Amino acid sequence: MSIKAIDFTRIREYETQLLAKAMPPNSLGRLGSLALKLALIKEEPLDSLSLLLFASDHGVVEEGVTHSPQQITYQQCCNFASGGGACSLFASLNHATLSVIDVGVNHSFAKQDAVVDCKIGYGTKNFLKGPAMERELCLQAMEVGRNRVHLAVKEGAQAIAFGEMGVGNTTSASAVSAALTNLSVSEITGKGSGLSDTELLHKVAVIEKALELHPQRDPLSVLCNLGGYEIAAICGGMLEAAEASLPILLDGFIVTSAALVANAMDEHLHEYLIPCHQSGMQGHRNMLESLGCGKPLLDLQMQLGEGTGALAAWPLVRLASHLLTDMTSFSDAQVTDSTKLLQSMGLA
Ligand SMILES: O=C(O)c1ccc[n+]([C@@H]2O[C@H](COP(=O)([O-])O)[C@@H](O)[C@H]2O)c1
Ligand SMILES: Cc1cc2nc[nH]c2cc1C
Repeated sequence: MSIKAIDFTRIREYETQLLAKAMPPNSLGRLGSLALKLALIKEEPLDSLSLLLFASDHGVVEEGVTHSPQQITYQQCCNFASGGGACSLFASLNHATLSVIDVGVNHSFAKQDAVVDCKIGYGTKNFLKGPAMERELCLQAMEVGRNRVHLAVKEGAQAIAFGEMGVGNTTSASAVSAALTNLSVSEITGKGSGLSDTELLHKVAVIEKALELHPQRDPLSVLCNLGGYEIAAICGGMLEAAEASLPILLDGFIVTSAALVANAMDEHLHEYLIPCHQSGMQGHRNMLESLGCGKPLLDLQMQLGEGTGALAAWPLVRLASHLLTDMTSFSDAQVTDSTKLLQSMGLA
């Protein structure tokens, strides 16, 4: 199946509907533009959001590209699933469903951890020593993403957000993004969890070496060679969501790298993305520009991941999605449309 291209000619019809609402033209600014974009994707008010958080470990951590010890990945998964993380708090306050899904964490979770078991592996391989994932396993991770989206939709999700947890995954995300865009590694590599300037230079050198070692540039090879199980699952999930014409709330740096892969697999993917926030992580702006999905809604200097940027923007997305359907027009509300009146008097 492929993604249906959005029919942008319909925007006129929605613009007319928005102009008829009982308010001065364009007075809701970017919220109005968001309403039009959402209507183009799906003409329905959005009330239920499902956040699918995929977790994995990364073999490249042995190159010293992060300060965080690897066990934080599994510890945080348990914390999120038991309601303790920022993502859990934001999801619960927003009445969004959060699923914490293990696709590649280097740990065996117990049943009582409440982490969904979709394990494909115990972390990727160090991509300086070979491909991060075998092709078959990478495809399996993409399929997990697809299946979880399918399930979320069956359970009533009207919009989907993706989150991630994975110590070292900013290195994979930068590598994947550099391989798929014409952006240089240093332009899209940041300090992640607090590297020094010298350590950042080392991280850049590791990624540059990996790009030389893995010269293939087709999206599946890039994903297998340089990506991660969570990035692959998000990529598959995004393709599934867009095929089902669902709006996808785009989170930060790592999730955006998965979107770059998905968009290279199907060029219409980006039409379904709602860029929720500008991550504080160096290079995210360039990645969003390269995707061509417009200006992000928020710029709060957040760089936590976990889907928190998408969850922070969800109330705005929900508001915008109700404008065309639920707000009264000038005629319904019996309010004089001053613009039309002035036009008819030849004054505007
Ligand atoms: O989403 C972002 O913009 C973002 C930016 C920087 C870091 N993170 C989070 O930080 C973790 C990876 O950081 P690092 O430095 O170990 O590569 C991973 O769990 C991500 O969720 C997330
Ligand atoms: C503590 C911690 C929490 C996180 N949440 C997402 N990535 C993270 C990385 C660390 C290190």
